[in-house]
Amino acid sequence: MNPKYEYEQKETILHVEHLSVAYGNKTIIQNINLEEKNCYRPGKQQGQTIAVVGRSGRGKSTFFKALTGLITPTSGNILIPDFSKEIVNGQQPAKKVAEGDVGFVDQKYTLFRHKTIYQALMFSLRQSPESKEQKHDKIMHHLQQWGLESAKDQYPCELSGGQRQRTALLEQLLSSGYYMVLDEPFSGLDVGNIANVKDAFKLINDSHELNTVIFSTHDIELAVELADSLYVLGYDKSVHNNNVGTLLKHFDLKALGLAWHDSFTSAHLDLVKEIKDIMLRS
Ligand SMILES: Nc1ncnc2c1ncn2[C@@H]1O[C@H](COP(=O)(O)OP(=O)(O)OP(=O)(O)O)[C@@H](O)[C@H]1O
Repeated sequence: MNPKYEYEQKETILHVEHLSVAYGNKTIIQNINLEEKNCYRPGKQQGQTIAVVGRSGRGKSTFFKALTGLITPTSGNILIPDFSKEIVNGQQPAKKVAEGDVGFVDQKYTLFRHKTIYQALMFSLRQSPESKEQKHDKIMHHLQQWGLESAKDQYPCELSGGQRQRTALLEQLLSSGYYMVLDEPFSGLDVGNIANVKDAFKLINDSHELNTVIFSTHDIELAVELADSLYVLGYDKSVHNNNVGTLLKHFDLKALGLAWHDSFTSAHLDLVKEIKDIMLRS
């Protein structure tokens, strides 16, 4: 195998078991199961990119709110590694995800109106045990890496769309010790800003091996281009006679040899078609 595509999977970073979520009496998603493991590539430090696609209203945002602990599941568990505990028999003990553990960026890239970029990033680090000087150095390093240094004292209303997106992503990156969830981060963006967000994904992934990005999109080509693991969420008409979202299919693009390519091949296009066919039936 080309060494560029070699990888090894190790410890579990996210385990979703029999997850169901209802609003009142209405079940929105049901029996969602998935397990994602940390992936190591020779000579690289890299997080993963996981895409969730599905037709409108199938429950992607609901699933994401559960993944970030913003809503409580009706049943089932979302487990993440508990880094406060010692490793037992080679395994990091797991804990249930709680609000604040995981970064969440909504499609509007919401920012604090009354904080400058620098103040907002300092606020993101409020739980960190680091000293003020260490926090300052960390923020300045990231601002420089993300091309935001000159805008550090500006307020959200003074920022361009691209600067807002990068600030919102950076805020969550600094406050989260786990994966980050991005609900439709490419929605309504022009080609330039799509490229900016794609670059930001890379910066997040490369900053630490645990920095996994989980995102949803209606752009299936983009999902296949970026993801190394992809889930299709939709209605399984053969199982539920009412409309309840569940995971219909998982594509492990690493195992399929389709992850980390510089350009789209005919195999990528075939996968796009297969995903769209599943979605049309869901
Ligand atoms: N707070 C809520 N209370 C009641 N029903 C809700 C609530 N939020 C979402 N829903 C319903 O849950 C279903 C799934 O919505 P959700 O936003 O999770 O779907 P989605 O797949 O993200 O859709 P889209 O792709 O259009 O953003 C919809 O029928 C929606 O009306």
